[in-house]
Amino acid sequence: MSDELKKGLEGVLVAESELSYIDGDAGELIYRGYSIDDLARDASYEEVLYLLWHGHLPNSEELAEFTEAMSAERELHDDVLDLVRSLAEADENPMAALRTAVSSLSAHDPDAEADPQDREANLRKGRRITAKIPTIIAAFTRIRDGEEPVEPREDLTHAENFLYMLNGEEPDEVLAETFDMALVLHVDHGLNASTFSSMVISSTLADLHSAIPGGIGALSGSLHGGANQDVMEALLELDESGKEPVEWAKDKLEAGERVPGFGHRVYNVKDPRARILSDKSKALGEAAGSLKWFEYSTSIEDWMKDEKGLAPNVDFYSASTYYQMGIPVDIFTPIFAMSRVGGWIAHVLEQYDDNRLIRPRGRYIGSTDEEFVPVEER
Ligand SMILES: CC(=O)SCCNC(=O)CCNC(=O)[C@H](O)C(C)(C)COP(=O)(O)OP(=O)(O)OC[C@H]1O[C@@H](n2cnc3c(N)ncnc32)[C@H](O)[C@@H]1OP(=O)(O)O
Ligand SMILES: O=C([O-])CC(=O)C(=O)O
Repeated sequence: MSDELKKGLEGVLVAESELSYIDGDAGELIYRGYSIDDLARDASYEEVLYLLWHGHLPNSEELAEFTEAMSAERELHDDVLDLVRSLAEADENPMAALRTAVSSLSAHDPDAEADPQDREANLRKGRRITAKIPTIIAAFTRIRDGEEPVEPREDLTHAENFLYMLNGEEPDEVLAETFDMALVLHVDHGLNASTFSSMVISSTLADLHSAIPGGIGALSGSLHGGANQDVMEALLELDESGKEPVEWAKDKLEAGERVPGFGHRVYNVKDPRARILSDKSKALGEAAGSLKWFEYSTSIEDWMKDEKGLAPNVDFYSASTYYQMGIPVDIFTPIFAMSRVGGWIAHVLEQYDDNRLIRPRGRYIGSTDEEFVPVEER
């Protein structure tokens, strides 16, 4: 047994996976052998989900069957919608609302009592959870904003249907394609903290409905998925301050703060997803006739590289991409969860297939020889 302490489990190998490969020095990300560049350009979110969950890219028939089965699961049970309504009316934090609503889905899932390791039941549960998350987020956002939820439609893609439910109108082609691509880019990323959290939960043979809310909770933190909201809030703060981007970033570091959207545990170069999303952010700015957000971002990127040797991660450019698509800033992280749920499910399936309880150890550094004194004598 090694006594070497690996704080934050950095570099510790704990599992084998066929799902995603990351080359942190080359800035490369691969899902089951396919480059993220090819998938982002040519595959839909539904195709990539199928790839992750079933091990191969679907043919047209398989994709049609999968898409149909998943889109039929979009509607929420009245009890879940009532819960979402009460959370929105209480102005709950959107990630907390999502975590609570997803947890409640087990109450109406016909496979809720299945053996936690039953693969077919897990695929059905996974489809239901993945299909319902967009409905939860859109309904929550609309109710909170004083509007009525929009019923899901089965004839739209996962990406189109979400934007339709959020905005009450069908998205144009550019919006739908950009959003679908963002979903593809966020779906999996090795043993990131939220995926690992889901794996730890499932390793106890707890069920999928326990593992997914755990993933949502872990993703919400500012060091992980929560950073995409922080990035946009920082860009808005910069805009309001009237400062130059470099001056703003300098002030931030001098105040001992981190610049959200920079740094990564695995990448030593620019995150390949940030590379693709920065092109999208630029294209959206050009279409809208203002490159303000893109230019703020690139100025900070150049300076952070020279000054700190830090490169942007996925959250840095998803922020301005979503903002320019008209998506409310505080649902950026729920949207990350909407995509990443596919990766959590895929890793949980792998975990169940070759399970061993995940249980590391900590080095005890407290005392061992205290004399107990009864409470009335202390
Ligand atoms: C989808 C995702 O989860 S991507 C990550 C999203 N999170 C963020 O963008 C938040 C900002 N980034 C960070 O906090 C970190 O880079 C993390 C959490 C992503 C990675 O953390 P770790 O691998 O543990 O690196 P660690 O926190 O040890 O940082 C290493 C050094 O870089 C510095 N650093 C890392 N990120 C930043 C940053 N964004 N701004 C300023 N300095 C930073 C740290 O201060 C530290 O410097 P030091 O050694 O002089 O103290
Ligand atoms: O891999 C990580 O640690 C964080 C990340 O980029 C992700 O989860 O997408």
